[in-house]
Formats: sequence, C-alpha cells, structure tokens
Amino acid sequence: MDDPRPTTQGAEPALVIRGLVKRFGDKVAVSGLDLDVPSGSFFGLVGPNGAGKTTTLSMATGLLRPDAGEIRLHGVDVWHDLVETKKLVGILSDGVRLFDRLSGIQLVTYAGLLGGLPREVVAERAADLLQLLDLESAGGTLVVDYSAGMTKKIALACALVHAPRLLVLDEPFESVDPVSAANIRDILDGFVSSGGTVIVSSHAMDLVQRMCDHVAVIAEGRVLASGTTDAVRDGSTLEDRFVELVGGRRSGGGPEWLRHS
Ligand SMILES: Nc1ncnc2c1ncn2[C@@H]1O[C@H](COP(=O)(O)OP(=O)(O)OP(=O)(O)O)[C@@H](O)[C@H]1O
Repeated sequence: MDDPRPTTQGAEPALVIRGLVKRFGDKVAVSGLDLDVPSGSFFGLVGPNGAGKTTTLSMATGLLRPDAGEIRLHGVDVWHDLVETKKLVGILSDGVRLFDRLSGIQLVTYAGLLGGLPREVVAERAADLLQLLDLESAGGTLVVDYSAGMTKKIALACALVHAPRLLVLDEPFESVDPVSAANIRDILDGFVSSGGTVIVSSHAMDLVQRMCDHVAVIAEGRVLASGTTDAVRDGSTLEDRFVELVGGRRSGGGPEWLRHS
C-alpha cells in the first residue's frame, strides 16, 4: 500500500538483478551488474560489442549459470526455480538455432507442447501466431527454407506461444523487412499494453529511443546509466548520449591507404 505507482509499473518489478558476475577464464564478462526492469515496461538494453548484454540476458533467463549474484524474475529466484522461470519468460536469441527440419507450424507446435500446453490450445495459438506474423502461407514450409526475416518471425512465434510475462529479444528486427518490423512492433506494443514486459537488446539506437520507455546502457559488464529513456538521454539523442557515456569514438578518416582523394 506504500507504493503509489500505477499498476503497469507495479510494486513487483519484472526483473531484479543484483551483483551479477560471470567470468570466462580470465575474462570478466559481467562485473557486479545491478539492474531493475519495471513490470509493464518496454526496456532497451544497449552497449558496445562485448559489453556483456547477451551474457547478462542468458543468465537472467536461466540459460547460463552465474558465478555470483541474484536474479529475480517476477519474484522467482531464477537459479532456484528454473521450471517456473521457463514458464515466465519467452526468448528470441540472435542467431538462434532452431530445429529447421520442421515446418513452421510444427516448430511452433513443438515449442507450445514443450511449454506444457494442451495440444488443442497449442493448435489454436499456433494458427493465431502464424496469421499475426503473416506466415500463414509458409506454415507448411520447412524452416530451413525460410528467409532470415521469416526465421526471425517463426522464432518469435515460438517465444510467444506459452504466453510468457517477460519477452527477451536479442536484435529482433535484424533482417526483417520494414512491413514485418512494423507488424512485430505492433505485436510487442500490444504485449506491453496488456501487462507484459519486453527487454530488447539492440544496437539500433533510433529504434530503441522510439520504442523503449526505459533503457540501460552497459559497458564492460556494468550498468553506466539506467532509467526512463528520456531521463537517460537527458535532452540528447540516445545515440549521442551512448557515445558520451561509453566513449571510444575514433576521429580521423581511417588509414592513409584507404583514401582515394
Ligand atoms: N562462451 C564464452 N566464452 C568465452 N568468452 C565469452 C563467451 N561468451 C561471451 N564471452 C566474452 O564475454 C564478453 C561479453 O560478451 P557478450 O556476448 O555478452 O557481449 P554483448 O554485449 O552481447 O556483445 P555484442 O553486442 O557484440 O553481441 C565478450 O568479451 C565475449 O568475448
């Protein structure tokens, strides 16, 4: 009763990360990272190559065991209750490897059955998702024969079929044509306005600025800034603020041998 915030930004955050650490040999990929993702937010995670975004999201969704730290997903301690975690979260990874000798409809059906849904419910949801993602006519085609954008869309259908509360998307618009991207954005907006939470990891700053109401900038395994997108960009574009926070921009026009005039 103490918390006056509206329900979409309700008392229980979708994701709370404290003191997260992951090392790969001598390399510290994630270095004591703290993050709060409000429930009902459209959250952008941005950072330079190798910043630790994928590693963080893999640990947050129960795919990679942390060396230290605590992760709570809608109050569930991820690494103590992986079964509950899998029910709560839908994941679309970049470069995801799918069972591509299945047709699109078979793949979504497989994902739904794996999520413990009854066969009739899966059939209904798979048909809805294929229609929503404009893949109806490709439902019987093997996924190996899909284009990159179609593959991304069928992977999104797989991530959505068990109606997760949190959707985690790594570069969801890469290789997707503008019309399909707009459709996916509408689906994600609908998902958020009906109480779901979306975390998008992307290098497309203008897109993150337009789509996401919250954003975190991470570099070298730590959060440099986090909050509402407007607060983080602080009057600049997100891209300018990112460059300012992260630094490392090189000046000059490249090596002499690359110049033709
Ligand atoms: N399995 C692994 N083995 C060894 N090092 C790894 C492994 N996975 C990630 N790393 C290292 O950890 C660091 C963080 O990688 P990560 O993939 O999380 O970064 P990222 O922010 O997602 O980068 P990008 O934007 O380029 O996808 C990098 O230095 C990477 O080389």
